[in-house]
Amino acid sequence: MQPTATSLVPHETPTVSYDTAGSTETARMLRTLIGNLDGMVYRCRDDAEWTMEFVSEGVRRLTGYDASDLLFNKRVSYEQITYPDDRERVRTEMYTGLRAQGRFDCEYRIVHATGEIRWVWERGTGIYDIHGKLQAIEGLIQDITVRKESSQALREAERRYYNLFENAIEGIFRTTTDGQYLDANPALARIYGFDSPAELIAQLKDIRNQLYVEPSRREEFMALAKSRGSVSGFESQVYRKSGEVIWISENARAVFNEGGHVVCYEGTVEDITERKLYQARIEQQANFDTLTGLANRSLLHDRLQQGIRSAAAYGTRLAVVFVDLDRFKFINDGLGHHVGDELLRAMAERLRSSVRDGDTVARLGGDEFVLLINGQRGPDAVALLLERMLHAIAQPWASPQGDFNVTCSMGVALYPDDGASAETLLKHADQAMYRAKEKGRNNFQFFTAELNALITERVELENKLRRALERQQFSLHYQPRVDMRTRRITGAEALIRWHISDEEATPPSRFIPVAEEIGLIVPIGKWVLRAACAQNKAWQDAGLPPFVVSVNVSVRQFRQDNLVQTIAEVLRETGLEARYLEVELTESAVMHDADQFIAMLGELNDLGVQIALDDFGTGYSSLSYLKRFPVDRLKVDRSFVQDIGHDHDDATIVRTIIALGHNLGLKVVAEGVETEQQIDFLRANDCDELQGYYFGRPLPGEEFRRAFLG
Ligand SMILES: Nc1nc2c(ncn2[C@@H]2O[C@@H]3COP(=O)(O)O[C@H]4[C@@H](O)[C@H](n5cnc6c(=O)[nH]c(N)nc65)O[C@@H]4COP(=O)(O)O[C@H]3[C@H]2O)c(=O)[nH]1
Repeated sequence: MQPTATSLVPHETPTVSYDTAGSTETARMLRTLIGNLDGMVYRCRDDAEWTMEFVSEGVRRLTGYDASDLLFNKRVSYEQITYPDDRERVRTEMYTGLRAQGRFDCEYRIVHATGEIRWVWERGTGIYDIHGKLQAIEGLIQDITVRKESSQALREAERRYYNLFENAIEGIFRTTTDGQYLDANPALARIYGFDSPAELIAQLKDIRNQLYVEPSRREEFMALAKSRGSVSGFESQVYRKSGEVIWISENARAVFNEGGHVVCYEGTVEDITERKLYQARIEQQANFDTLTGLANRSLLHDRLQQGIRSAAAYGTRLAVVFVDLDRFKFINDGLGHHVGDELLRAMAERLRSSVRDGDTVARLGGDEFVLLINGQRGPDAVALLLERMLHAIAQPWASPQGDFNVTCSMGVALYPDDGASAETLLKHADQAMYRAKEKGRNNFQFFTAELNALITERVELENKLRRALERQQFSLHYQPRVDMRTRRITGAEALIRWHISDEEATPPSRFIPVAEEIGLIVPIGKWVLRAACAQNKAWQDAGLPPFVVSVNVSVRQFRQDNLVQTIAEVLRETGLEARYLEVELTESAVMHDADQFIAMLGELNDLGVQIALDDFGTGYSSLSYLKRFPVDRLKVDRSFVQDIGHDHDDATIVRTIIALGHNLGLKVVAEGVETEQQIDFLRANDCDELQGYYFGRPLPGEEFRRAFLG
């Protein structure tokens, strides 16, 4: 390339002056200096080849060529050594510099004799003749490859980090200690709802008060960062630019200066709102009842444990209240589950609004609720609260089907008075609630020592009853039933006796209801049937005149057992003819489920078994049903017979029952006959059969045979 033909006039022409006496010494000194310089000193022509007229010893280290190779372009010219892509730029920069101030600086690449590319820095000055015409260029060229590469690496690293900063999904920040942003990346701006980092930095001037929903989080954050040096997973609620509240998690560290003072904080921010919402949903599902939003069993348990701990620590009382809606099943079954659900929601709300914030209202399922009332001073305070609740629940509830009056029964157990553990308190509150139900509903009962004694006794009874069959503690007594006119035995009622120990037998009124409740009546009833049939067959086999044996059958036996099949089986096993067995069912039980009983009684009748309605007069028989029941006998309840001599009403009832029975073609038996007077009345009113102490008390089989069958 040809040099541009220009007249380059320097602003300042360098001059060297030295005294002639020291000229030799100075020249030597200069040579030494030049020879030891890190780089190459040169003088070249302003031509297309940059023809070198002088090069210092450094030429070899710089270019890999000897001076003799380069001087006057012997082997290679400096233009050739210059990296081809940089040649034009070098020339331009040199001339620009020379034109402006007579010297230039530039950086470019050369091709080393080994073929390696090296970065060099060159500073040169133009040498001019007296007319200001550029004669030559003199200067220094140094290898700057190492510096160049490291600054390039630095730039590359900077570029990479900048990319990371710019493109990170997490927000990245640097803030001052007094809460202003120094840097923010686009992700942070996005998380906080700003259009750009610049907007965020400009608008968010006070992190403490503008960002955190709870400004004190900023102090907590700074305290942690200062004391530990860093903070991780620091979760807070913050405002976005729009005012929307989100959850963030911050990881950050304090940046200290050499004096150990915090100069700024830097860190990352993650938007964890989704995760928080999900967690909250999961927590809600795990701890709250979906229908009513009240605490569920698991949360109740936690709160109860907590309540006990706190009551123990502060010496206060904690009331555990079991609440059960009265006759909820009636509404739920009668009006449908949808209405039942609405009712539960409404009652849950009434309960919730009757207690304070610190108290707990939980739903255990169905219509069972539990309240935990903290810090009560004693039973009186609890009683006042429960009075209010009874009142609140009893308010009419309006549903599309009309207004309902719902009531509830509640049982209370107090910590520490009635129990120290969650289980005991819940159990005792439940037992007290049952007591409230027994007492006629719509009331509350406190757990008491007497209740505890009753319950303990009942539990013991249950346990013994469960073992009574296998221990063969049951026996049957028989009471005769006689014909009014002939006074001859027409039947015998089998009555169960339980001998827990050698003492007197436990009366059936004490254990039959328990056996019914816990389902034991089914196996016990089967045993009675079998024993009574076997006994009757044995008497017949012994040649005694045949008669009917009556067995009491509980409704639970009908519901839980296939009774007709059981009876058929027992008759087959014992060989007793069906007509010598009579089943006694109480009037109230049959009428309660009349439709269901019609079919079942029909089957029994088909089997040939006789049927008696026991305790007649105490229930409310529907005449239309009575007509359809295939019943053989009505047994007038003992309570009416007792007073027929002096109670006019009872006498009328007995007369009416006898007339009713006869009208329906049934036999009527009077129970509990004890006096001649009663017999006279019953005879006068045409009663068919009699049973009672007057004729004989219930006796064990053998004694019965001796006393009545001869
Ligand atoms: N004061 C008085 N009482 C009299 C007189 N005559 C009979 N009694 C009693 O009246 C009860 C008659 O039985 P129930 O009404 O079926 O009433 C029975 C019956 O409902 C039930 N029960 C007895 N045995 C069984 C059984 O094997 N299965 C079932 N499910 N219940 C039974 O227990 C109830 C009570 O039975 P018990 O205590 O044996 O009482 C018997 C009998 O001893 C009398 O002149 N005066």
